[in-house]
Amino acid sequence: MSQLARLFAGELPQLVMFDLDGTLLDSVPDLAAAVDSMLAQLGRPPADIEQVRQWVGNGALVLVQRALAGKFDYSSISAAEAEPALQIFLQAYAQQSSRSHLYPGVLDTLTALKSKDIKLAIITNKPEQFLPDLWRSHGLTGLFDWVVGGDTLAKQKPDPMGLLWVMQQAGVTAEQSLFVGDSKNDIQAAKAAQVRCVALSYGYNHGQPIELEQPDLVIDNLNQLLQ
Ligand SMILES: O=C(O)COP(=O)(O)O
Ligand SMILES: [Mg+2]
Repeated sequence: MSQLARLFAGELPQLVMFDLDGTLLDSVPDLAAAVDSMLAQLGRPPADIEQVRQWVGNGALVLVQRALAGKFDYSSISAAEAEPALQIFLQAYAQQSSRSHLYPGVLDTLTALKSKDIKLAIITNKPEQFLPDLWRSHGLTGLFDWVVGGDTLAKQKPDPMGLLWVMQQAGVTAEQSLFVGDSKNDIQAAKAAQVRCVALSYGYNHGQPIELEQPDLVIDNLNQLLQ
């Protein structure tokens, strides 16, 4: 029995929802390049890519606030104060894409799930505007039945709103659904929606082991789901 079937007591879920950054796509090199471009335009020194890896996960605005604060705790930088820098960052990120890549096992697993008639969705905190280009660059066009970006609905993860919205669109229950992510924001959103959750160990969880959030399963490669 596959890990996935084991999680669902011998059946398969009807809907699998995925996080994007750090789960399917290693996007930190491009995000860090855009952060550095923004900082340079503001006359500031570059950020360390390892720091940026820890800052990713709460969407573009918080990433920019953390970069301006130079640390994880961004309480010293208001959203209004960060707004001009956010616009610079968004423009810079739109020009980066060459350094991001899908993690091993991603495309095969998504295709295999799709071939089993399982509905697929993305719920990311990344702004929606970047998604169509990413699908095109990485061969993901047409794979997802629903896509929710960080600015698609009123609230982003760790709020469960995106998961609840997709389940409603799909006409499935939480019991028939799975969420796959890499950070505490994902696990907390899944738990709040009462959806089972699988975590990838390699992603961006603000520098902490994802086991601390107690997901239902931790895997090192997406293809372990179907093994
Ligand atoms: O853009 C982010 O901060 C993270 O995006 P994610 O929700 O796909 O991990
Ligand atoms: Mg993520």
